[in-house]
Formats: sequence, structure tokens, C-alpha cells
Amino acid sequence: MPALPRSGEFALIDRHFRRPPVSRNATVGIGDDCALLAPLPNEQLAISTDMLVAGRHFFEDVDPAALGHKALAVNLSDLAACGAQPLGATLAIALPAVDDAWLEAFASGLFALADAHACELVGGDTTRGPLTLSLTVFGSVPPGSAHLRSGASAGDDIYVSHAPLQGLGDARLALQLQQLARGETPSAAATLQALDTRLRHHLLHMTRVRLELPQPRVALGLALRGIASACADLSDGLTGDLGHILRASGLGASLKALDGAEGLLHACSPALRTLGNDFALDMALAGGDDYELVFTAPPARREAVAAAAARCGLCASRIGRMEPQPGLRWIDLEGRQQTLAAQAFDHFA
Ligand SMILES: Nc1ncnc2c1ncn2[C@@H]1O[C@H](COP(=O)(O)OP(=O)(O)O)[C@@H](O)[C@H]1O
Ligand SMILES: Cc1ncc(C[n+]2csc(CCOP(=O)(O)OP(=O)(O)O)c2C)c(N)n1
Ligand SMILES: [Mg+2]
Repeated sequence: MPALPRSGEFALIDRHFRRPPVSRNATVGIGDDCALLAPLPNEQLAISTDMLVAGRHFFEDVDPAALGHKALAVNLSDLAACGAQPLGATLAIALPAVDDAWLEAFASGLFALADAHACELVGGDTTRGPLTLSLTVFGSVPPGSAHLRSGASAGDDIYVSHAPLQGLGDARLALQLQQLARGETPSAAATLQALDTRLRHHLLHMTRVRLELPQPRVALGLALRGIASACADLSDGLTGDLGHILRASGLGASLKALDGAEGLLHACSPALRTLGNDFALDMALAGGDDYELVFTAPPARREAVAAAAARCGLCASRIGRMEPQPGLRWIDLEGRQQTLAAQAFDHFA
């Protein structure tokens, strides 16, 4: 008997999103009413959802392979923050029209990152509408091992992750350079407009991978199990995301610009620092789209933190300390103390 023909929507799913199983995590994947995931024995499921909307989270004309990567990366970044091992993901996608070349590139970027983390695409939903991607990721973590935002203690060190020669604020710089080139007026427009066009191009070249191809710090999240006392990923910007840890832990913190081996300037890239240390620190504090981990650990665990980061080929820059007094204090490059207001990305501010 000939197979029933597949209509547009289901043929699209078959063409671009249905693949042979790549792991044993899912016993039923794409094609049924529900996927069936097999959680690891005696572990808890870690679940997180992040949505990306065209024009709000990404430029509509961005490279579709990079978009596929980023849509999954920002979700895996939440599993990384919790210290969970990825198991699988679902993808809900609204498309204005069917563009097979675009979908093929999008799926290639998404599956390359999914395969790198053995995170199987087990289902989703497809509809016509303004370009929107909503992914849910499922991970596994032993009971009691997940890093929560509420676990920090006064006296704990505060760290941010980053790759060597990359850092916080790079993604924000890349975003603002592109906004400027598109005729928008981002917050740093005046500084950026004063730069030579070739320097602007060079800086965008150096930083746009941080905006478009963030690397979720899954391995570091796992390596920090039993070491970090609290952790969050950096999506909205350091002051805002660290603020979640302060609130949840009922504490305050002091951050330092630079003090020997300590300070946020250690987490700024050489590219960003060519624009001046004060500018770099502003970009790093308000950030956005960094997808690094901000975490706390007791001072007795400094060597363990450094070893965990080194095993992952990353740096963990120590940027400050948790304190009993509420609020976020900032010790600037001249050693002056200031109070920092959260200047994080907020969809409804
Ligand atoms: N529409 C919603 N319904 C229920 N919970 C939500 C909704 N939006 C966000 N949350 C929850 O609120 C918390 C904060 O969300 P969010 O800032 O998006 O987290 P993150 O920065 O880790 O992605 C999370 O626990 C998230 O699951
Ligand atoms: C075209 C475009 N405009 C603006 C931004 C900046 N931006 C958009 S959303 C966002 C914060 C992160 O998104 P959110 O939905 O808050 O992620 P969550 O905190 O839920 O993980 C930032 C910095 C961008 N990446 N692209
Ligand atoms: Mg979210």
C-alpha cells in the first residue's frame, strides 16, 4: 500500500527536524503526541524554557545557522547554571513562510550544538506566524546537586566565567555596533560614532561571535557541582543577574573593578578594553547576551574553582564578594566605593 502523502506542515517537520535517534535519552521522539524521556536513575529533571523573538532577541536577517545555534545555546546555558546534564529539547517555531534553504541552515546550527551536548530534539510545534523560537530543555541532576540562586553565603567569592581573550560586554558591544550600522541609537552611540569606521568593523569582527554564537558553559556547570554555592547564567547583564542571586540569598555584594588578581576588568576582553577601561567596565556591568556563568563559592574552594575552569579551558575571574549588607557596591578603578543600580535588560522596563 502506498504511504499516505504528508501535507506541508508535517513534511516540513520530516524534512528539517526529524532525525534518527542520536542518544538513548528518548524512548519516543518526534512524531507522537508526547515524547518519552528516560531520566537518569535516581536523578531529578531540570527544565527551562527560553523564547527568541525576531527583532527583539535577534536581527531578522541574522545567519540562520547561527540563530539555530543560539536558540539552543541560551536554553542549554540555563541547564549549565543549574549544573544539569542536558538530555533533550523541544522546539516550538512560528515561521512567516516556508523557506527551505533558511530552515536547512537553521536546523544545521541547532543540531550541531545539540549533538555536541548529546541533547536530542524530541518534539515541538510548528505554526505560521511572526518568526519566533521557543525551546524547552530537559536536563538531569542528582538530588541536592543543582546550583540554586539562593545558596550563597556572606563571605563567598563571586566569579564570572569566560574564555581566554573573550569576556563580558563583548556581545553588547557587537549588538550596539550593529544597531548603529542600522541607523539606531544605542546607549554607547556617541563613543562608537567617534571611532574610525575601520576600527568599528574590526571591533565587530572580534566580538560578534559572542553575540551570535554563545557557547553554553555546560561542562563548567557540571565541573562546579559540589563547589559553587549559587549560580545563574548571564542573559540580561551582570548587575541584574547577580541581583537575582543577592535577592534569593538575602545578601548584598561588593564588586571590584581591579585589585591584583581580583576584579571585573580581568573578565573584559582585550578588544573591549581598546575602548578604555571605564567603557569596558560599563559594558561588562550592564552586559546582556553574555551567556556566561556568575557563581559564588567559599574562599576555601579557590583552587577547586580554578581547577574546574581550567579543565574546561575557561577562566573563572574573581570579581567580588558576598556580604551581609544588602545592595550592590562597586569599587571603581580609583578605589572609590559607589552604589550600583541594576541596569539589566528588561522586556517591560
Ligand atoms: N510565563 C511564565 N510562566 C511561568 N513561569 C515563568 C514565566 N516566565 C518566566 N517564568 C519563570 O520565572 C523565572 C525567571 O524567568 P527568566 O528571567 O526568564 O529566567 P532565566 O533568566 O533563567 O531564563 C524562571 O523560574 C521562569 O521559569
Ligand atoms: C535585535 C536585538 N535587540 C536587542 C538584543 C538584546 N537583548 C534582547 S533580549 C536580551 C536579554 C536576554 O533575553 P531574555 O528573554 O530576557 O532571556 P532570559 O533572561 O529569559 O534568559 C538582550 C540583551 C538582541 N540580542 N538583539
Ligand atoms: Mg528565561
